[in-house]
Amino acid sequence: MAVFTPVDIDDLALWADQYDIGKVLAVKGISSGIENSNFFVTTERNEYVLTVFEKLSFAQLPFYLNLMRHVAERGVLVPQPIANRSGELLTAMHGKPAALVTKLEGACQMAPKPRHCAEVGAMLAKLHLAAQDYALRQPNLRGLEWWRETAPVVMPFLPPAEQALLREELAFQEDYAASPAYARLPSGPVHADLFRNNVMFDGERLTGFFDFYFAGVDTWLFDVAVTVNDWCVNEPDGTLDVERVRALLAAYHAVRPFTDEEAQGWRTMLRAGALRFWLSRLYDLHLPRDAEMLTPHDPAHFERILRERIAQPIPPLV
Ligand SMILES: Nc1ncnc2c1ncn2[C@@H]1O[C@H](COP(=O)(O)OP(=O)(O)O)[C@@H](O)[C@H]1O
Ligand SMILES: N[C@@H](CCOP(=O)(O)O)C(=O)O
Repeated sequence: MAVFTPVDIDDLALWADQYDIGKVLAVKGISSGIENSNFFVTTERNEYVLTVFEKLSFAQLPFYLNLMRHVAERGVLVPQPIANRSGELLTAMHGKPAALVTKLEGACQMAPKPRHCAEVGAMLAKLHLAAQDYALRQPNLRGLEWWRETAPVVMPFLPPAEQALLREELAFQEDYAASPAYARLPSGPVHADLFRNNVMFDGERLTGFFDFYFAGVDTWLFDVAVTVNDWCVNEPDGTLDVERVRALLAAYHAVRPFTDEEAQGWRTMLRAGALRFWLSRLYDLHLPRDAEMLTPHDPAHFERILRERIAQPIPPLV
């Protein structure tokens, strides 16, 4: 649960005047995110989601909001950022950056079947293709550089076996990132956090990807790996469900065929995707921020996934 910056209906009455959205009837804090403060806002005309950004700055946010607008214009299903009467997508709430987007229909599919995974794979490939000519550039802020900075910060909290795993995996990923094979991987703006809780479904119909606030330029394969590690995982042990993996990858491949380099880097990238979320969950657990409501995510889940991807057979990319 997370609302770091409380917002009530009185705060919104004044703030909403700058938008052409009608009178605000209700506001409700959303408990499930962990990065930002989110609220459902009901007006006399429509339903929206207000996000108050807790870490990202006014300077960084145009990258995300314009990316959503860019891919939406190219047929990718994402929330539509709402501009205020001056045409600005980004405004201020309690001195922090804030944005209003349309509310997607449906609900998250937390127990996906292969057909849901196929929808996600196809839409992910469309996202990658649609974003490739996006003019703004920002690196993945949770990429290798952040792993390098964060590993020493969380290291003192870990028992020796986990310290060794973290050290060895980081070294392994450093080597791969410096290799010519890595340099040949196709890249562009990616979502970078496309978990089940960031996609809406209305029954079996995918209605949208949301929460683009970890997006950045990275390899497309990293995005696929992050997505597969969450959508296709068997919860208790971190193994991959082969049917779901095949459905997601085949649907992606049908829209944007994988390259030979990607096929060769697949296992390494699944490991990279696991490392990234193991690290961020360790950080959030051991160095928590104040929040009105907060449920930390379990780092052990991604430690298990990392160990699995290192040691066990994985379904091939193609
Ligand atoms: N555009 C949207 N449409 C519908 N629901 C949304 C939308 N954006 C966020 N939500 C809801 O808010 C919850 C938290 O949002 P999320 O972006 O994941 O938060 P955080 O950025 O803090 O991780 C989601 O699980 C979802 O229920
Ligand atoms: N998906 C990440 C956490 C990021 O939070 P989100 O609610 O924005 O997806 C994780 O599971 O660790």
